Amino acid sequence: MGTEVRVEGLTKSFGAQQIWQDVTLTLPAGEVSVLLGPSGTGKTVFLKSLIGLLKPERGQVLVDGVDMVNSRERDVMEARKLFGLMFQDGALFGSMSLFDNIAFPLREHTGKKESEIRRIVMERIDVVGLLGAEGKLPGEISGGMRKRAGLARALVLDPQIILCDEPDSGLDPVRTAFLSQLLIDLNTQIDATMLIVTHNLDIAATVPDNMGMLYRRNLVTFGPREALLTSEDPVIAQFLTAGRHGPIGMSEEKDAATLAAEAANSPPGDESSRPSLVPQLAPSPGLGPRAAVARRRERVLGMLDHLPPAARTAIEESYALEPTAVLPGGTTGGTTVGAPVGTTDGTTGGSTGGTTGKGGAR
Ligand SMILES: Nc1ncnc2c1ncn2[C@@H]1O[C@H](COP(=O)(O)OP(=O)(O)OP(=O)(O)O)[C@@H](O)[C@H]1O
Repeated sequence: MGTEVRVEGLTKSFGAQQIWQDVTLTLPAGEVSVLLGPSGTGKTVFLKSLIGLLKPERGQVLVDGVDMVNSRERDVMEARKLFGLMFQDGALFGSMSLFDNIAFPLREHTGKKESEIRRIVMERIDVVGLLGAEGKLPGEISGGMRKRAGLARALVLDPQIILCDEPDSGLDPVRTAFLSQLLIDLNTQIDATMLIVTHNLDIAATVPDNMGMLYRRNLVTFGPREALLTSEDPVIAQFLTAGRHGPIGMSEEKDAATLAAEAANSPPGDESSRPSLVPQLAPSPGLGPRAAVARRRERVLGMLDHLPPAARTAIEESYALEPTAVLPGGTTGGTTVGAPVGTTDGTTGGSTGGTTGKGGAR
């Protein structure tokens, strides 16, 4: 099973520019999480901070007993081997064949024989559907194929944690749908903890177990997918409906006067364009169930009391709970127990079931 990643009070600046502050969340072991956020809110900086490539000024990132921010560089380097990284552009070496690109981490970081490297590389190439293309150069294949090659390379060291930075960028909707299925299938096959940064609302609606959003230098929310997809927080609602009406502006956040004028003059965003709470993608036939599903069910049912009513109802419906069923923690399904803590970020107070930190659902 994948490794949990616990982020506590993380704060990062570049000079006078604060990127985000006091970010606290837990990526539950073996589950898939998505991080959303307007451009420039520091999602890539966050991924780089998780693996210790960037050093936040405050906070911790705990991975298998190592603090990726504050531990000795030797320990950070060792813990980094638990990660597989897929960057936006695939980050492939242009002069190397796909085979050599994918073999690169094995040749760099292991003493494996070439025959063993070939076996592993061809297995991963098969998983991402690139058999037959292994001899091609990155410049000779499509953007979608390059992304899948990047994913295959992220997999060769058997990562327990996979970080994907905008895996869908530049892909058409059909390729994006295939990619979504591939991510779920991968999670089924290797049970790794996954964090996907994306702007794509179809991926957000169908792939993750958990979702979070960065905005205005803060983590607006992080928790079960149902919490974000049903959220009435204006920032989240605007992002999910891809509307111009709301706090998010073209370059910076809109000021109060602009917001007031807009509220007076323009209609609200079209709620019907918000991704509906469709069921999460299931693994492809023949792969069996995702191990994360049962673990997540237990975890999420244990935190129901701390979620807003809409999220709670959505979770109960998705698990088809009997109204009188007794849930972990002794609460009763189908009734709203405990008022949601209506923070401005739309998350809730308290924290249970493997999530940590402020905001409860984080
Ligand atoms: N090494 C660096 N030095 C200085 N500033 C940086 C560095 N890396 C990133 N930044 C700044 O941090 C901010 C956040 O960048 P980041 O790439 O993480 O945003 P993002 O949310 O991933 O954006 P997008 O969705 O457009 O990819 C930007 O203003 C960027 O210029």
